[in-house]
Amino acid sequence: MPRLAANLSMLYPELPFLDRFDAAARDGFKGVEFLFPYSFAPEEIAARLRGNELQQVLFNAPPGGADAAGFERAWADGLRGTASLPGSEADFRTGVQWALRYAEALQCPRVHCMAGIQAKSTDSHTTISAASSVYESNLRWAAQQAAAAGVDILIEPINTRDMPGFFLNRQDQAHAVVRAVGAPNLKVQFDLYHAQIMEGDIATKIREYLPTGRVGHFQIAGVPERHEPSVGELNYRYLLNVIDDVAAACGWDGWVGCEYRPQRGAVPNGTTDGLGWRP
Ligand SMILES: O=C(O)C(=O)[C@@H](O)CO
Ligand SMILES: [Mg+2]
Repeated sequence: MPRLAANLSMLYPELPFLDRFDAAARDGFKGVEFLFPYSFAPEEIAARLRGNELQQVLFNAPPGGADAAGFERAWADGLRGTASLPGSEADFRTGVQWALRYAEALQCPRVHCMAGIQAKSTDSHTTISAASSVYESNLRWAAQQAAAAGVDILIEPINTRDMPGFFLNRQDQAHAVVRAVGAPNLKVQFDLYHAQIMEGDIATKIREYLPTGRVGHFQIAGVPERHEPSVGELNYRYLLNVIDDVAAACGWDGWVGCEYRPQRGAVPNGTTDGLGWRP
């Protein structure tokens, strides 16, 4: 079975953030991921990782803004990354620098840079082409900065129902961007939940894309409610086996992030009680 990481932004919602590390370790997870670490000192998080013998496998660069308070405000204001936003290049670079400092402190090998939500425009062709060119040049810069630190930069297609206007929505679009940028440490975060909503045919896409070396990470959740992978229309056991088989054949040894909202919600032990789906 692929290695499963607990997404601490979604799992254990009944606990304060720092206590979620202890809970994940108690539940047998060896790896964790989350959205943003920036409201905490890197040492505080590193201590939780060390104390629980957990690996940090992924987190996100800031969604916008220029400092820790600004990152929180940006998320609350609806910013979902700046990588493809013309005019936000300075915030993008500041965010990547913050993320790489945390990645070093947490010994985390992957940072996800969200593409961002495009402003509505009457001239959509010009808007898309300006966004594409900013996106590629920002990602090229980020990949260069991250390479020196041994970190992969990830991009994730996100479904337009949850995030209307988000720039990156499909696997083929993401792989075309990675090919165009041409940096070996720029990879795709393949979230099966978003992919099922946008395009389906998930097993075929795992078989197509994983052997290319361009997939850096997977995430799973049930579709459409985003609860436990066992709830909903995806056959997650079959898909985890497909990942396992293809990974063994091509030598991929990444992680699958459990990025779902527990069906029982924020009740005590709601996450733990819902983990029976794990193989
Ligand atoms: O929403 C998701 O899916 C994620 O993986 C978050 O990192 C937001 O990008
Ligand atoms: Mg995801």
